[in-house]
Amino acid sequence: MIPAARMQAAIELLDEISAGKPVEQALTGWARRSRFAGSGDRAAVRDHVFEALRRKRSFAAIGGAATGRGLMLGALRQSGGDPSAVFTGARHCPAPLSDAEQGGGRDLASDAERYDMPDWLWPEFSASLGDEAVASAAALQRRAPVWLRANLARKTREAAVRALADDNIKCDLHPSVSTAIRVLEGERKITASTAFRDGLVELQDASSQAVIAALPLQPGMRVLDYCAGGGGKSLALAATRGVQVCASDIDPRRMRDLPDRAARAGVIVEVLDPDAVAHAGPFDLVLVDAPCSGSGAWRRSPAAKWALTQDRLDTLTGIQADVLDRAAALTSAGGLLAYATCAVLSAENTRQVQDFTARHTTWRCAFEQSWPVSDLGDGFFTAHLTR
Ligand SMILES: C[S@@+](CC[C@H](N)C(=O)[O-])C[C@H]1O[C@@H](n2cnc3c(N)ncnc32)[C@H](O)[C@@H]1O
Repeated sequence: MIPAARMQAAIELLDEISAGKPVEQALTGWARRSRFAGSGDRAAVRDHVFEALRRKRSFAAIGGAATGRGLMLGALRQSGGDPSAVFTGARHCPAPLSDAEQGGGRDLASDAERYDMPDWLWPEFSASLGDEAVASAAALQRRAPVWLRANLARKTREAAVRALADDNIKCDLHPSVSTAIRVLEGERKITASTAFRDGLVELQDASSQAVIAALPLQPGMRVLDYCAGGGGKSLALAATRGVQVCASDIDPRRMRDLPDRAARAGVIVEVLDPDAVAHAGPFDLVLVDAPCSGSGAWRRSPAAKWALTQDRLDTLTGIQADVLDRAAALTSAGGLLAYATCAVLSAENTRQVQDFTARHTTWRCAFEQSWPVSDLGDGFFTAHLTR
């Protein structure tokens, strides 16, 4: 496909997405219908769609409309590209620009627009991140780096990097998270690589790894990953020598790949269904990787940035409080309750912890850390609660 045809495909997909189709479903449907598209075409179309979703608000203003055409036009104008070289009307390419499209578009009018945030959210986002707000919002406009976790249950981080290099995957190391490896070249080869298939590495954001690194894990500890989802954190916990890990989730289907992933990683994770977990405590450590806005990871799932509403945020903070209360009841008397979110909003983080310690006066917050959105990882928050 020529570049303009890839843009036309992105235009059609963006229109499907704005009509309500989930992003991945739209992309998969297009790939199935487009047998002529090679892997390079699919990757390029995906990149166009994701960039336009990350920067939807500013591209719509610059391009003059929030339609697929308006967003691609905004993207071209923003990057200094020549729209007339793309909107040619040639076969499979975008139709020529109308007079209204040529004369449309305007300069960005506010910080919320400049940093691609919904108006209602920008004050809360800015207040939550303070000095880091602009840098974090700008980082959310860019593509996320790909991070791997070296699975120390198999090999060292250096051995994993060498194995990746053998498959032409070029990496460097995170400066402060001792398991994290950043992929610089060859990211599309990861899942087929020997290092991945032999369990030397797992895909996991660096801040997510930092949350696990901050835990005071000791041999012999019994640990529960209470919101295990796909099990990324369960696997990281289980890679710590001598730690016994149970995983649970309100939706057990999310954990269906966990046994295979644990086998590949050479670790043991006991999967508990939601009924069993209530009787499986107490645990020395309970990790609550809570359902959240995902605002620290919006560059990976940009549609979520535009879908969040104040009502949805209120619902989420209610669920977080409920999950924390349930998890506290499963934590042993001298144990640790660790709370984490891939969110950057105070309502889900520090305020959630303050509300918890106000509801449970025997508990206190022993440790708290947050990570802004940056080239070194997603936005994350964690707090350690003890009584
Ligand atoms: C942020 S995701 C977890 C991601 C996962 N820990 C990882 O590292 O891949 C939050 C998870 O919490 C689960 N969840 C939501 N409400 C819950 C509840 N009341 N009890 C337990 N899990 C819940 C969701 O099903 C979802 O899988």
